[in-house]
Amino acid sequence: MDAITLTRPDDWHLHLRDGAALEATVGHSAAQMGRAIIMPNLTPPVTTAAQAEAYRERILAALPAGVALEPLMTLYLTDTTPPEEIERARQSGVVKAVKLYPAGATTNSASGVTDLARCDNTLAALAESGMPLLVHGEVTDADVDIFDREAAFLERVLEPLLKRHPGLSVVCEHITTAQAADFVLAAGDNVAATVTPQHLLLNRNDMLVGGIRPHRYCLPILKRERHRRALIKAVTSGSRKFFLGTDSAPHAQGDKESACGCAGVFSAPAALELYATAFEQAGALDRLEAFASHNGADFYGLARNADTVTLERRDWQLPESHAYADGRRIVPMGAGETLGWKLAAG
Ligand SMILES: NC(=O)N[C@@H](CC(=O)O)C(=O)O
Ligand SMILES: [Zn+2]
Ligand SMILES: [Zn+2]
Repeated sequence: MDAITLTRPDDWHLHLRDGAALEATVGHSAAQMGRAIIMPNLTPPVTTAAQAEAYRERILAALPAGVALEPLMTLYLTDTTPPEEIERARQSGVVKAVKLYPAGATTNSASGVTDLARCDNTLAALAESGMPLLVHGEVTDADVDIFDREAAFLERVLEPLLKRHPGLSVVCEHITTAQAADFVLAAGDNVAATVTPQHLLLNRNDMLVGGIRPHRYCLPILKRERHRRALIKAVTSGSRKFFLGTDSAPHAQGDKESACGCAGVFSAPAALELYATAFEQAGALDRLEAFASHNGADFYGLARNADTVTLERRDWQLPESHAYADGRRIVPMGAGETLGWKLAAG
């Protein structure tokens, strides 16, 4: 097979940032994706429908000429988000989901939720609205090891949450463990998950053996090989609960190559090629289209994209870095490596 043509994919978990960083990153996603769920963890975060509408306008204004990307906006849930804001978000027509960051769990999560019990009325309104809750599923308790934080979240937070709000749709974002894959598979149709390219292609040795590789550091952190295999099994299983969400999370090169480096992998420039590599390694290229282009739209109740993209089989080398904000550079996932699939020019 020398080429595969698929329905144009969507990215159901994407960080574009703002200002100059937004201008530097949005074109990479637009070249590949039809739509993207835009993460709200700006500083300050996007907590109201009005802020989401304004951010959407900035994204559209930052798009390079000749490419399109439909931003699907999200609200950042806080301890004090009122139920009325959920209704305003739904009525806006541009907000498609609400994002839960446990306070302190990840980049720009300081304004996140400290105790979900405080959000019960708002979560009831969310369940009523039909919009999903997108969760960064890690506990932040100091006594829980960083490699165990996702599994602990499932038991301590998510299971009780779904019991309290059985009508709530939940997307477990960027899942990294066998426990999370099993949890999603066993849950009702209201629970789904996104999976990143790094968690399908890399394990924690790839980050830590033979030298520390800061560009592979993200949250939730890369796990053991058995978890990577469980994720591959889940996304190639034929289950419609798993879909593409790159979690492409740009940080300037100097902020990653630092004594206290930021979490986040910038995968947008070659996202589809990276996923294709993972699916091909698993002997499941025929399952790529459902994961990348069907399952997410179906879960969100949106039409699948009408146009297609083509991946061609040819070796090409990923750039060492790309231009980023303020004259700085950004290092993409797989920098300098050779991939065997390339998205054909649109
Ligand atoms: N994934 C990451 O490591 N970082 C993300 C935040 C997030 O998705 O948790 C970021 O905004 O940089
Ligand atoms: Zn996250
Ligand atoms: Zn993210």
